[in-house]
Amino acid sequence: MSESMKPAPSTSPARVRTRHFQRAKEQGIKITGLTSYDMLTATIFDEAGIDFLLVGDSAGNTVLGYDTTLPVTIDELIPLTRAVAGAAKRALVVADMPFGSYENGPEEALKTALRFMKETGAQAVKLEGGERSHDQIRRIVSAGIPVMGHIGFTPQSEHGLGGHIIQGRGDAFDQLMRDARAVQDAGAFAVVLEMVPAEAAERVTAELDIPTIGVGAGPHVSGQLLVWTDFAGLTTGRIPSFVKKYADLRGALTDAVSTFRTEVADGVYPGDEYSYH
Ligand SMILES: Nc1nc(=O)c2c([nH]1)NC[C@@H]1CN(c3ccc(C(=O)N[C@@H](CCC(=O)O)C(=O)O)cc3)CN21
Ligand SMILES: CC(C)C(=O)C(=O)O
Ligand SMILES: [Mg+2]
Repeated sequence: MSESMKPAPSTSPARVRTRHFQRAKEQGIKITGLTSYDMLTATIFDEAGIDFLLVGDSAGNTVLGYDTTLPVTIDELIPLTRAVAGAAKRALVVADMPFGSYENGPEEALKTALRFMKETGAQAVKLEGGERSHDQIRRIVSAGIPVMGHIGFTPQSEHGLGGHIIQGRGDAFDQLMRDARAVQDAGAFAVVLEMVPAEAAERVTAELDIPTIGVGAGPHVSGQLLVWTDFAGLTTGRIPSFVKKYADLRGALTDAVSTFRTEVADGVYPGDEYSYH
């Protein structure tokens, strides 16, 4: 097809890129993201039109069974990220850099980002921290790798923060804004705001040029992100109060499993139609 015959740029690109994040904010089109840790969910979310898939270190909680994200390693995330990046045709895939893989400085951060880019097929990386991560973000961006920032509640520093505590409230708003500006100044293409008051997230979104992605940050942000096992009702135990459960996959699977178990016990499965002759 010749250049002149190509269709006009549509609002829904064939492949989401970082410039579409910027355009979405400018045009007031909301960005959607979900975490994904495997090929099957990646295909479902991608085909449903989710704009970006984050292979989060929340895999520590949702896949690997840890209590926190702190033990998660690069080597654990690489195969999951490769599975998601291999499956996503349209969505932009973001690799979450785990605790201990970038805090040591810009060179360590770049080394980690390069591993994710070379070994997984992800199109961007994410790391936690505002002012404290400015130099790391700048170094990675300078190598041509898009970075998504992450400020507000940063789970990798939950012990330093003293628990799952809302950030940017009252006097802490100034620090949140400084962190947001630092992430933008360092060259990030977007920033996640986790567990901040809706009013604070609205002010940060208005102040920044780059889009903000809320996780428990109210509606006045450029896009929304949720941990997929939470939004689909698969996670055990307590889920954060900002999560809306859009399905009951745990209930559906539990019903399926118990029917299977009963049918096997009763000799109902496999009947003739599920047997070879
Ligand atoms: N499954 C899952 N969902 C997440 O959203 C998530 C993870 N894992 N792992 C990494 C971080 C940790 N996050 C969390 C974890 C717990 C709360 C939480 O319990 N929040 C309470 C308020 C504070 C408290 O009582 O501890 C809430 O009711 O929202 C919030 C965010 C967000 N991320
Ligand atoms: C909760 C999001 C922002 C995250 O970092 C993750 O899933 O690891
Ligand atoms: Mg994370």
